[in-house]
Amino acid sequence: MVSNPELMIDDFKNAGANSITFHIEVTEERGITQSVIDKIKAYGMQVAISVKPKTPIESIFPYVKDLDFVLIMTVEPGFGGQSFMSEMMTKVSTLRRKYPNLNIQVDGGLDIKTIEPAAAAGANVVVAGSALFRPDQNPKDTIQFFKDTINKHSPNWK
Ligand SMILES: O=C(CO)[C@H](O)[C@H](O)COP(=O)(O)O
Repeated sequence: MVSNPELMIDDFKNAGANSITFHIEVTEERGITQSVIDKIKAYGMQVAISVKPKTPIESIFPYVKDLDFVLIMTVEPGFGGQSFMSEMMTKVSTLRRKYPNLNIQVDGGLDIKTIEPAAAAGANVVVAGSALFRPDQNPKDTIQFFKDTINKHSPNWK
């Protein structure tokens, strides 16, 4: 998470990034959320907003029409290895009901157990660290399990 994403768009573009996700908490308080979205899009990159656990999901509704995906944090941002916050699934299901075709990403504590409630709530994109870097599991199998679980709940995903 960065505090001033608007200052880094050029650097990321020049470095070859094709998408930028920023936290709404740091732009909304300064009234620059829409202008950050617009600048990222003007550079031809995909754009997403990330929502911290304590931030109401309603805060992003005005911007969803301009986003390529939404990232629901299922831990407090900061580091890997934290426990999945199942109560965040209310946000995911609220978004999924309101936006049936939106890419909804979840990040934090996703593994072969927590993927089930996440996918059932409507998440279709997963950020995972710890679950993939384990000595007792093949990351390919874990990724396939994530995909199968998402497809089980969203068979008609485009
Ligand atoms: O960076 C994070 C939080 O800021 C992520 O949650 C992390 O990259 C994913 O790791 P894990 O699967 O171990 O929860």
